[in-house]
Amino acid sequence: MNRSNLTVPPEGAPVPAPHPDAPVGVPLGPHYARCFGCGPDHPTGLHLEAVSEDGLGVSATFTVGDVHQGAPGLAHGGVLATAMDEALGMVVWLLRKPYVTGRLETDYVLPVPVGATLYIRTRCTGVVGRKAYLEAEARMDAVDGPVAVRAAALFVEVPVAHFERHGAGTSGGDGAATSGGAGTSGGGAGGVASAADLGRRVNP
Ligand SMILES: CCCCCCCC(=O)SCCNC(=O)CCNC(=O)[C@H](O)C(C)(C)COP(=O)(O)OP(=O)(O)OC[C@H]1O[C@@H](n2cnc3c(N)ncnc32)[C@H](O)[C@@H]1OP(=O)(O)O
Repeated sequence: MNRSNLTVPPEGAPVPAPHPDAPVGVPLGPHYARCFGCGPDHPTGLHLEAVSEDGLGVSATFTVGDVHQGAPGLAHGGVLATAMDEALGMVVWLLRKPYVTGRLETDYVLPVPVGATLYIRTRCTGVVGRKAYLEAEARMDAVDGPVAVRAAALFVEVPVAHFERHGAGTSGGDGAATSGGAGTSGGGAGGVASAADLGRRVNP
């Protein structure tokens, strides 16, 4: 794909071994029920569903709905970038540390119509200090379908306090109930309703 060197790990950067607690071969479930990317309670969200492949790579699906259009009948490019960001975020969950997207680069290869299902595969290509390098590819309508979107990203590790300091209305008790996650999806990413939940999830 076309990308800057900011999302390419430096030569020799190690790819981490899967975390001993990282789930393998199971659905990850939503990390937050209201998440625009994966939350089942979000009315117009992407409802992306992800599975951990080997503890470091994730496969995910996203079906483009009527509410995701940009041009008539076609997925909005920002929505597609969100789907890639979400799937990449699932990978860093497997590292069991809190990360946020610092940089996201996207190549739009094919127009994606409403009703299409994207089969997204993501993987970590290296970690250096707080920086995790990631790649993703989305294929249309089948795991071996044509490539529709490619992405590369740099995620930056942050303290849990990042979410406490910057998040609004995420202190729990506001109806932001979790669903899915570790308890209901086979030990996946784990649902969170607050920054404190997130801290417990990544560092139980
Ligand atoms: C709970 C899970 C939800 C998952 C949902 C999907 C993921 C998301 O969408 S997260 C939401 C979107 N992202 C954000 O809101 C992040 C907003 N940005 C920030 O908070 C900060 O800029 C942050 C944390 C990325 C970096 O700030 P800070 O902690 O001060 O670190 P900083 O020292 O600037 O950078 C650390 C390293 O990363 C590098 N870096 C940071 N940002 C970038 C960038 N955009 N491009 C390239 N490199 C970068 C820096 O150069 C530095 O490198 P080095 O260590 O070699 O000097």
